[in-house]
Amino acid sequence: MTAALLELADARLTYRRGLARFAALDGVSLSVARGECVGVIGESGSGKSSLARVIAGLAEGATGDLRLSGERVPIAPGARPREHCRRIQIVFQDPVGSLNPFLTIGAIIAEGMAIHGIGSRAERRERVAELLADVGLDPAMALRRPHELSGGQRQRIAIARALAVDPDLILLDEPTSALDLVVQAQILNLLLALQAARGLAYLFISHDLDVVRHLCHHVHVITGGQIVESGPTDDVFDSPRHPYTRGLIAAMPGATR
Ligand SMILES: Nc1ncnc2c1ncn2[C@@H]1O[C@H](COP(=O)(O)OP(=O)(O)OP(=O)(O)O)[C@@H](O)[C@H]1O
Repeated sequence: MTAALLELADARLTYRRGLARFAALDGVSLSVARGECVGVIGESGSGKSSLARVIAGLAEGATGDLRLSGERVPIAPGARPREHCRRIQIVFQDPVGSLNPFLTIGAIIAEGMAIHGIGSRAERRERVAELLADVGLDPAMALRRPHELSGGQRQRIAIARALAVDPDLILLDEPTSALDLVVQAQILNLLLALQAARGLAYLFISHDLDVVRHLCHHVHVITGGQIVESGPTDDVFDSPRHPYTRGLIAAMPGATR
């Protein structure tokens, strides 16, 4: 049997709360196959972003076993080989805070390529123009800075930046929550098109159950830092087994259950 693209086992992350410690992730395990979209749903504070941060190697003090194509990946920030960092990219919810305001769009997109030694300077410039076109933006935008762009355009830049290093998996942490509905739909369609064109895998974290249902093949339901239900998306939405999942689905706008 071939190994899944990503396998995470028994991920734990605690934060200090006064003198006590609080478990943001309490033994989370999941896997993502190549080209698959896996959703993670749960209410605010359930541990979704903590999970993305652990997988991205951004969570100090996290423990667990993480594997990429069967190969062990260090979970601690700073311990991860560059190649593993390249293969797992992350797109955050807030397209303002996640882009360096002092750099041009071209420099933002090219930065990761330079870090990972991809192409010459001229090749990177050319690649930036291609990536901007791939995410539906004018290549001339490379000369502008983040504050000159709309929220949707910024999120397209964050996606282009992730794509620039040719990842296998993109962690999407509420990538459309800060956007209005029309722009949300455009970004989701873009993500779907990119996935089909490049065989990308996504771990899609969202409050928005409709979006998860539309996009994801598998879904995990998380509460209190633990996964309480997992399965093919339609099965989980059509016949939720855990009371927490039932409550979450019943609270969806337009839910009939
Ligand atoms: N840096 C931190 N220090 C202390 N506690 C934290 C920290 N970051 C997150 N937490 C706590 O850990 C828990 C999980 O947070 P997390 O951000 O993973 O939740 P979430 O499901 O992504 O929430 P949201 O949907 O609101 O983004 C929450 O109770 C949160 O208050």
